[in-house]
Amino acid sequence: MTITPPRYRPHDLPSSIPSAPAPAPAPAPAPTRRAPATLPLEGSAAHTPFAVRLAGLRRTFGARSGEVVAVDHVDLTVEPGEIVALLGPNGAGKSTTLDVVLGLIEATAGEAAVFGMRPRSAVEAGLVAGVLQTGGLLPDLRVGEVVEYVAAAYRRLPHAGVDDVLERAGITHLAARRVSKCSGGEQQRLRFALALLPDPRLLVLDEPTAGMDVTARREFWATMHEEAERGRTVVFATHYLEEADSFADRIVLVAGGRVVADGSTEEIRSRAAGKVVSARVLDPAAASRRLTALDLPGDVRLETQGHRVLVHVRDVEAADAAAITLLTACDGRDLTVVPASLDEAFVALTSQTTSQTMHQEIR
Ligand SMILES: Nc1ncnc2c1ncn2[C@@H]1O[C@H](COP(=O)(O)OP(=O)(O)OP(=O)(O)O)[C@@H](O)[C@H]1O
Repeated sequence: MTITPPRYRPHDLPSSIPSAPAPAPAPAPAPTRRAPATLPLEGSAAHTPFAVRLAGLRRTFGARSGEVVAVDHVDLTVEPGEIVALLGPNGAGKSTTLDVVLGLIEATAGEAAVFGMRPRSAVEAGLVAGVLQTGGLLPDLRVGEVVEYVAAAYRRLPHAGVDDVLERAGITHLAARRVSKCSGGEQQRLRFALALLPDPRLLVLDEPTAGMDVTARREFWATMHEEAERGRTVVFATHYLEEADSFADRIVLVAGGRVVADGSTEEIRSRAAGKVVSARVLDPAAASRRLTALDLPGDVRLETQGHRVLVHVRDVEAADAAAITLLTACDGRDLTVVPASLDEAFVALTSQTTSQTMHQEIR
């Protein structure tokens, strides 16, 4: 297929294609760390700086009512090869953080580096590329044409082939379809194909599966798994606990512009220190009254499910006391003590910070 020269400049493309480097002036000589066409699978970490390093990152936006603090003193490092989920409620500062990493906006204060470089330089060197939530995709063009046009912008840098990225994004069969006729999930895969063009070592995904149904979401993550297995570092933002839990090595929980927890899924659960103590009882109402009368320490929530009484606690002593009371004073059977679900940990860890710091305004 002949590549028709672009009639527009790639950097005029909308924000859905943030990774396309400006064609002129000629990019600075490729840094020695530039990833080859095939990613090194191991052995490079010792010589490579952090994939992402944010130190005291702060980003504010002007607003009529004052200044909105979107990101408030975030410290975060991501090692090469890690898969990290930024998980948090609406307005937590996830997109703003990723926009800084992609060099789309500057930090108000603090530092941001990608593979030891300024984010914009890392993007121009093809080390990092992103898939954003929204942004136009030249609806009148066909899928294959969009990829060819953007590929033309990378002619001065090593880059993946058009057919290759179409295949890896699972849209080879859509190459001749107009973008406007593609579903939301298919357009998201096209954005993903564009992000693969520079063969980036770091992929930044901002809620990449928003609007996809369950099947499309599952297929998308299967594709991402393959990319991660090739050694790519992946940082993604999501609202979905399940997505963070099943795909990421590490979860960074953010709320109110701050990191409120950072660790593996298990660590996040234990940070919330929650437990659910439950037992089957003959008289759930009487058992609930007894448990309430104990005045257990810390946050406590009682729940009944038929003859089963569940006591959600944060405090270890409260868990012990609830278990003893259920067994001895309530004639409980089939006692279980399990860690709180990830959902409960998420709510516990984000709600307090959210109410305290979200939408902080500087008067
Ligand atoms: N350009 C802007 N101007 C003013 N305020 C902004 C701007 N961009 C973001 N904000 C505010 O900064 C805060 C963080 O927004 P951000 O989009 O980073 O959060 P988020 O965690 O990505 O949210 P969501 O999950 O809803 O996408 C929000 O209060 C938002 O309203």
